[in-house]
Amino acid sequence: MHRFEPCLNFIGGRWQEPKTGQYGENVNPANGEVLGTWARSGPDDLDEAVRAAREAQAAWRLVPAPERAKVLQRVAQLLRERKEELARMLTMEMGKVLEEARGEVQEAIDMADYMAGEGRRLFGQTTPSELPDKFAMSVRAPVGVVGIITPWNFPIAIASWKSLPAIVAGNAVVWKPAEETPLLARAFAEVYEEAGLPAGVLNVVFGDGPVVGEAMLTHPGIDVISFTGSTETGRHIASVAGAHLKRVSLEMGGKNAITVLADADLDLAVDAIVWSAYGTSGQRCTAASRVIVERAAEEALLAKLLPRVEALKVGDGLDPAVHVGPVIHEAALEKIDHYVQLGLREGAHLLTGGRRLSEGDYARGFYYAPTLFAGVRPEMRIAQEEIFGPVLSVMAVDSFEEAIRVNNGVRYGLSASIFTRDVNRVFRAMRDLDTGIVYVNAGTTGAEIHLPFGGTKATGNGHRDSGQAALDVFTEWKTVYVDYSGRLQRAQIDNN
Ligand SMILES: NC(=O)c1ccc[n+]([C@@H]2O[C@H](COP(=O)([O-])OP(=O)(O)OC[C@H]3O[C@@H](n4cnc5c(N)ncnc54)[C@H](O)[C@@H]3O)[C@@H](O)[C@H]2O)c1
Ligand SMILES: O=C[C@H](O)CS(=O)(=O)O
Repeated sequence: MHRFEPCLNFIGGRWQEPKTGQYGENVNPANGEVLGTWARSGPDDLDEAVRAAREAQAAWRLVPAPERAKVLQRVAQLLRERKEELARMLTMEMGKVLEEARGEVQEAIDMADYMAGEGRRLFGQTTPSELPDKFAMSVRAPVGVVGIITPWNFPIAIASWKSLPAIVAGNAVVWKPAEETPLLARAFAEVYEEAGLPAGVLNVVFGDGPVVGEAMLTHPGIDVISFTGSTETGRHIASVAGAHLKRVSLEMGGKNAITVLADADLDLAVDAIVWSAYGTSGQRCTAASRVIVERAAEEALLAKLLPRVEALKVGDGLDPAVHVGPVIHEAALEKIDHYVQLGLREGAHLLTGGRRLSEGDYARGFYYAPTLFAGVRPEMRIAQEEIFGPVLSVMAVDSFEEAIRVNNGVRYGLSASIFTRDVNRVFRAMRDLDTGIVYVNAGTTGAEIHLPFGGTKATGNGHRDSGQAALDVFTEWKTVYVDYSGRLQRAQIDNN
C-alpha cells in the first residue's frame, strides 16, 4: 500500500496548510485504499491565493514572452523526466490503465513544448491605416488573473491545456483541481516550482467545488474562469461568473457517436469503437457512447464487436494485462447502473455486461462490466444523456442522412466520427456533423494539442482549449494606432 504526503495548498510560492484545518481523503478507485489527504480549503485560502496572484502578475506581465517561455521549456523537460512516476501516480488516483496514463502525461509535455513556442509568436496583426504616416496594429495583452477549475478524468492534461497558455501569455493562475485527483495537481505545481516559475504566478487551492470553486466565481480579483467539467456545473458557473462580467470559458459534457456506413471497413471500425467506448472506462469527454450503423451492416458489425467487448479484461490499471480500469467512485458506479436499468426498461437489448463487478479482487474497487446494448432508439435516455462509463448503445439507421440526423439529435456536440470509403459522404459529414471535432475513419478520441479542442451546443460556450485558439481565452486584443505625421489627422471624416 502506498501512502503519499498530504497535498497542501501552493500559494505565493509556499506550501501551506488550509486555514480551515480540514482535509479530504484521496482514494484509489482500483482497491479503495486511501492514498493520502488533500487540503479542504475555504474562501480565506482562496483570498490569499488571489492576492498572491495579483501581486505576481504585475511583474510577470512585464517579463518578455520569450523569457516566460523558457520556464515552459523547463516544465516540458521536468515532465519528461518524471513521466513514468507521474503516470503511475495518475493510474493510482484516477484508475485509467498505465498506457493511457503515460499518454496523458505526454499530452502535458507536448502542450508545454507547444506553448513554449508561443513565447516567440503570440502573433498580433499589423494592417495599413486609412491615413498617411500612421501605423495600425493589434497586440495580445494578458487578461490578469485566471481561475482554472478542472475535472478528475484528465487531471494533468486538462490543467496543462489551461495553465500553460495562460502563463506564457503573461497571466497569473489560481487553480482549483478536482477533489478526486490532488496528487497530479500537486506534482504539476512542483514541476512549475522546480522550473523556476516566480512565486505567485501559479497558485493551487485544493477544496470542494461548491466551496472554493464557487468562491472563485464571484471573486473580484479573478478576471477569467476557465472550466472543464459537467454541463450542469458549467451552466451554473456561466450564470454566476457571467453576472460578475467575468470571461467564462466552458468545456463540458458529450454524447459522442461513431457512424458506420455499409461500405465501411468493419474491422477498422470495430477497433475504433472498442477503444473509443471502453478506453478510460468510458470516462473521456470524447468517449463514444453511441454507434450509428447503416442497417445493412448492423448484423456483421455486431458479430465482430460483441466478442471484442466480451474479451476486455477489467481490473487495476497498473496490471499490464488489463484493458479497462475501475470507474472513479461509488457514485459513478451507481449512475452507470441506473442508466443500464433505464435502458433495459426502455426496451434496449443487452448483449453483454450490464452489472457491477464485485466478486474476488473487484470487491474493494469500483468496477463495471463493459456493457453493450443493441436495438437502441435515438430518443431513449441511454442514447441522449451522458453516462460517463463503459456503456455503448448501437442504433440502426436506413440512410446516411438519417445517420447525420441521429448524430446531431442530442444536446451535446463534442466529437463525432464516421467510417466510410465514399469520399462524397466524407465531405458532407465534415460539413453537416454538428460537433466541434470530426474524425473520418478513426474513433472519437485522440485530440492533438496544437488544434482547437471543444464543442458546440451544451458542450461549450464558443471558446476552445488547445492550439492557438486557447490564447483567445487568456488574452485581450489591444488595438494601437501610432500617428507619426506630426499633425492632427482624423479618421472617419468623409473627404470625398
Ligand atoms: N469538454 C471537455 O473538454 C471535457 C473534458 C473532460 C471532462 N469533461 C466533462 O467533465 C465531466 C466529468 O468531470 P467531473 O465529474 O469532475 O465534473 P464536475 O462538473 O462535477 O466537476 C468539475 C470541477 O468543477 C468543480 N465544481 C463543482 N461544483 C462547482 C461549483 N459550484 N462552482 C465551481 N466549481 C465547481 C469540481 O470541484 C471540479 O473541480 C463530464 O461531464 C465530462 O464530459 C469535459
Ligand atoms: O485530454 C483530453 C483527451 O486527450 C481528449 S481525447 O479523448 O484524447 O480526445
